[in-house]
Amino acid sequence: KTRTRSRLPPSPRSLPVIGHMHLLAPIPHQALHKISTSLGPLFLIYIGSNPCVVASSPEIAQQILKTHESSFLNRPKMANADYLTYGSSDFTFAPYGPYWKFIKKLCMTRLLGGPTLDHLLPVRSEEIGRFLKAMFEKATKKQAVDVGMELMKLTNNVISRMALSRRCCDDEDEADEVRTLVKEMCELAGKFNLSEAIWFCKNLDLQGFGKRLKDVRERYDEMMERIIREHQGARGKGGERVKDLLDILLEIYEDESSEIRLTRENIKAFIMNVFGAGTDTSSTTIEWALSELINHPDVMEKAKQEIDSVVGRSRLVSELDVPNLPYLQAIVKETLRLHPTGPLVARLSTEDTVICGYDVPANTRILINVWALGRDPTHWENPLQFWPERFIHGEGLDEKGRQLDLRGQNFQLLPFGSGRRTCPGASLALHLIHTVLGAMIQCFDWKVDGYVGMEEAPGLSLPRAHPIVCVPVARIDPLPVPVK
Ligand code: HEM
Repeated sequence: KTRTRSRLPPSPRSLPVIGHMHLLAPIPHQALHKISTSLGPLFLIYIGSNPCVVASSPEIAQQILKTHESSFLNRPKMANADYLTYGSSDFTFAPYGPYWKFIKKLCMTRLLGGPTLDHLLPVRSEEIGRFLKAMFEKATKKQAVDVGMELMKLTNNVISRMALSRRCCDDEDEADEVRTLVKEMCELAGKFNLSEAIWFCKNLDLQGFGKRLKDVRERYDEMMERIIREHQGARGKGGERVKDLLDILLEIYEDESSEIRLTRENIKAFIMNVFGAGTDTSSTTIEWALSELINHPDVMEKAKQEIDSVVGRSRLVSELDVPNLPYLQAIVKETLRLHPTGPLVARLSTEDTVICGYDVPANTRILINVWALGRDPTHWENPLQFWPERFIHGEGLDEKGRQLDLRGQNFQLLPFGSGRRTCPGASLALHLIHTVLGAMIQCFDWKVDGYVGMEEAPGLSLPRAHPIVCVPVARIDPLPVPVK
């Protein structure tokens, strides 16, 4: 017994019943990083009665996500998310198996793959045009804007139009209903449910989630059923409408020869994933990038010069320009290194595994602290400094002199996770982040008095503690951009 115990990863002193829950406040990835500085890069905590192994170095992340990948392909069950996603009928929480493989293939080939992203490019360009136009109006009236709020509206509109052909704008009641409902659901899904952490409370609803979950899922279900019926009706009539993600899902749903028949619950849960995983993550990344640029005027100036010389001032930067803008790419990589908007990647072990000499039993929760990997001093020089040049002539280049890629090959830089369960929305997110940030740099000067605070607030997608509120000053007029 003693020998078995001694092979478990080290663990801090715990409290009865709650285990190490008290150590995770206020911001879990920061608290876990602090523990790793004394216990080392692999340690074990108990979230109530649930064991959870935390990995905080690129080498250990590689062991888990690559060397022993097949033992860590599931996600831990979270009671609230499980209820909201119709019993994990979605993509994010689906257990690794035939259904997950089917939807992953669909994602890569049809739903979030290159051809669909190309087909929906005009939708993204139009929404970026609207956003810039709104910023230009603020600039003309010398009005201050809360940049984060505006970016959030933009990404919500992009995702909502790509998924459902609806905008999430304040003046369209139903579209706003989508945004409000999904926001409410994501907040509830991310809430920590004490009943599942403390084994003897598992049948109690300690925080009163039950009624709220039932109510919000019912409202979401009604709304989605209405939107599905409308889509089915519109498809029957033919016409000019651009095919959105729901149309593609309905085609597969109706395809009798499909290798797996999608259910309506699968469709509704997938749409929920796209909103939940795809909106705040992208807008918050752009917000972090802008705040770093405001605090580093030399970097902002270099970015402007690059865009002015490659794109000029007579047209807007577009997705197609990004391969020719290496400094802009370096800024986005440096932002995601320091501010990964999915700071903790959660997995569940499905079999007993040995990682770096320590036993990780089956059914252990795993957290990869992506936030800590990006700050590892053995891989990054002056890790806390925002310095995009490291991707131009520093340790951010690979042995062939290319910028390190963000798609999970380099374990010191894992903003989208790695391996089979890596983020399927990375291409969409990167298109959006580069183009929106590029256009914001090209079209406006963003000045604040003094320094922008860089503290994080608690929340799933690394929210900023301080909003960026400033008056944009126009450099070029984005108005010629066609906006319907
Ligand atoms: C900056 C933006 C984004 C970041 C930082 C991000 C990050 C992540 C991370 C870290 C994971 C876990 C990967 C792993 O376990 O290895 C993930 C999974 C996922 N992401 Fe993203 N993501 C972003 C944007 C998006 C977008 C735009 C979408 C969809 C439109 C999306 C959909 C998903 C889904 C469905 C999963 C679950 C995949 C699975 O379980 O197999 N994400 N994302």
